[in-house]
Amino acid sequence: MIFIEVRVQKGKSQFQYYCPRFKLHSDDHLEEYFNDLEVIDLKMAPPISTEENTENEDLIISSRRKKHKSNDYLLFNTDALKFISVDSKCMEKYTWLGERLRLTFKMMRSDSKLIRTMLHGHGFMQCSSKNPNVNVIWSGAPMKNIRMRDLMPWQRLNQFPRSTELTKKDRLYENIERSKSIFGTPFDFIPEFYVTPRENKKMTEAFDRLNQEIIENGGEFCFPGEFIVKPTNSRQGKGIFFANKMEDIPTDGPLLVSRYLSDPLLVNKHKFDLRIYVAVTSFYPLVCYIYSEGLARLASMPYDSSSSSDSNEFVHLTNYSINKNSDSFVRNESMTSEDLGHKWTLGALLRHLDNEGIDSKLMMIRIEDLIVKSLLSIQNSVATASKTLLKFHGTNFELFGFDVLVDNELKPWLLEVNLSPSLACDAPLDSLIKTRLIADLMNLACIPLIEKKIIDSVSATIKNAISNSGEEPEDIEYKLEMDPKCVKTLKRRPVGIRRSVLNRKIASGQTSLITPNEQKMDQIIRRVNVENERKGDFIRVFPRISTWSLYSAVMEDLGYDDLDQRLYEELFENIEREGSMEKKMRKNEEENEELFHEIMMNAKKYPDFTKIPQNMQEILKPWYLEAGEYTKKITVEGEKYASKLPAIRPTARLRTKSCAEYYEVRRGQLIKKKEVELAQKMASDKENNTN
Ligand SMILES: Nc1ncnc2c1ncn2[C@@H]1O[C@H](COP(=O)(O)OP(=O)(O)OP(=O)(O)O)[C@@H](O)[C@H]1O
Repeated sequence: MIFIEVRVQKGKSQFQYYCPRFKLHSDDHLEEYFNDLEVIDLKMAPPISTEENTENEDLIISSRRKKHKSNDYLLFNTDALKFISVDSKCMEKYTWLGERLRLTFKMMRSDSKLIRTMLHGHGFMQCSSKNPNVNVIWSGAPMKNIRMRDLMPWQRLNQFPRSTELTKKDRLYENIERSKSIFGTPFDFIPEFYVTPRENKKMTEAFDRLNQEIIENGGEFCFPGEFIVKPTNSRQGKGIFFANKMEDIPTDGPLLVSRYLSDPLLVNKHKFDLRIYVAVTSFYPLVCYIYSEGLARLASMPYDSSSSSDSNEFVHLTNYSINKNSDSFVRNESMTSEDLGHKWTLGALLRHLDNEGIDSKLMMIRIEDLIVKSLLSIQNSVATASKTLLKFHGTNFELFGFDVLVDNELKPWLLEVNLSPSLACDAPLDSLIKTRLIADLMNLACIPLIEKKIIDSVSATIKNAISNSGEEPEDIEYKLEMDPKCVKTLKRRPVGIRRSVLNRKIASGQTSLITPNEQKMDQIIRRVNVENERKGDFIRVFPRISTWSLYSAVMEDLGYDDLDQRLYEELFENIEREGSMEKKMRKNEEENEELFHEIMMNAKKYPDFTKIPQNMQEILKPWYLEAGEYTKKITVEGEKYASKLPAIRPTARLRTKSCAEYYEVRRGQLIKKKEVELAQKMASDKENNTN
């Protein structure tokens, strides 16, 4: 039992509440309990014995308490960042729970200030990258599969095994091409491409054919080139060039050579591309979300497909990292304008298109479609790897940055998918969008509230139970689940769990770690429902109403469990049955599904919603209405926004002992390395001198 003394303010008067039997739950930014009252101070207090008080406070707490299923997980809030740089009492209401439960995180090959600030702002401590018992692992580069094997049910990692199938340019294109060869035109949303050196022969033939066609038609090569060439592993526009002939391209690669889309949609005569943020919380069944806020990146010079000059890159490439070097680049330094300079918000761009008479909501539905299909194209690979590597459902989540180019006929094309998209906050709009994005992402990740000492104690027992189960990791796979009772105990009682009892139960097999599939399905459904309550500005695009009827024909049969279909039925069957949708869909299922994919791919024939056949309009209406979320303004007139991330105050920056030790050792290693290098240099100088 925890006793807390709370001082709150309502209007001008301050009250002091003593809250006996106040339970530490996660949804506790305390406003949850005191609704319209502002909590100005709280501290641990001795129990109060007067009966009068006890009754009063109990009444207040219970009458105001909202029942949240998601309250076993930490709730992130961007407001926490307002106070991080000042040593204020306000800060405590965001950090106290994390600090009390001694939550920790570690960064692997990433030094994202935003992630660190957000986690520090919620009471997390950073620990050494070697520490295995950590709550959140944030990695900025592909993680080794082996590291994922040991993830415990309360740990969260921002990556799925083999998601590089999506984020390496050549693998992405090859995966989508493979799906296209199975399912046909529904996957026609990447430009024609070749990967060197594997496909040099095929590419030579394509160039020859192209040459022939151009000669026969008496035409010219398109400017700046028929093909755009990118190193498969590079980022930020590095190493990109244009090519018309095979001789222009080094054949030793690895390079991705793709058809240049020479007719892009323009905004104020400038080419642009869209950065869409996508969160995946499960690949099998697929559960994915698109953030309703995103960025539009404009080229810094007007688009001209005939001119040839040194500034080609500022005309034809839209990367911020390239265009910021152009003399014409205008930074959006404004705190309130969403469409100033060469970086706009997604909403500002869509509103601009709406004003030009373009149906931006239908365009966004097409973008959602290409995102879902890209994820489906790697579902099998990720599911197979996860089956072998991940012991528990829900430990992994991932944020992808999809780069999309829209052509003049309003058809979106996928250019690439970024692993760990840039979270740098160079402009006020970056800070505004990305802090909200990361808070909502962390909420979707559902970080359980469990005390550190329980984790330390139970981890070893669970690991033993797994290794003593006598099964190969492949066989343990999905069957390995925490017993719901065990999870419940851990989640519901973050403070004061009787570890000895739990350990004895797990070790003796009374609390089994292996559960039947029904329980696993229950767990998946529960998690999706919890995510739904915590998704903030994310829009769940799969599964959602009608997705099973429209996408099942382009989904590979994964051969076991049918989790996608079962999840869909659990979530939507009743709604479909009640509405008229089901009848409409079921009547001509195959025709509808074909028509849907044709509409998604053929923007020229179906430029706006009114051109779509009536029955399909009805089916897509809920999606269309939801797409209105993308166009909303994110800034409020007259409100002030922080222009950059706050500095983390010293106490919030505290690291765990293991982290301090780790950095100490590292520093020692670096000094030693420098000494050795210096000695080697001096030795070689001496040798040169004697020679
Ligand atoms: N096929 C294409 N047709 C037309 N323009 C393209 C094409 N491919 C890429 N571009 C342009 O080149 C830019 C860079 O391409 P891409 O995003 O694939 O490279 P990158 O170096 O990985 O960039 P980043 O990682 O910074 O997003 C795009 O933003 C787009 O403007």
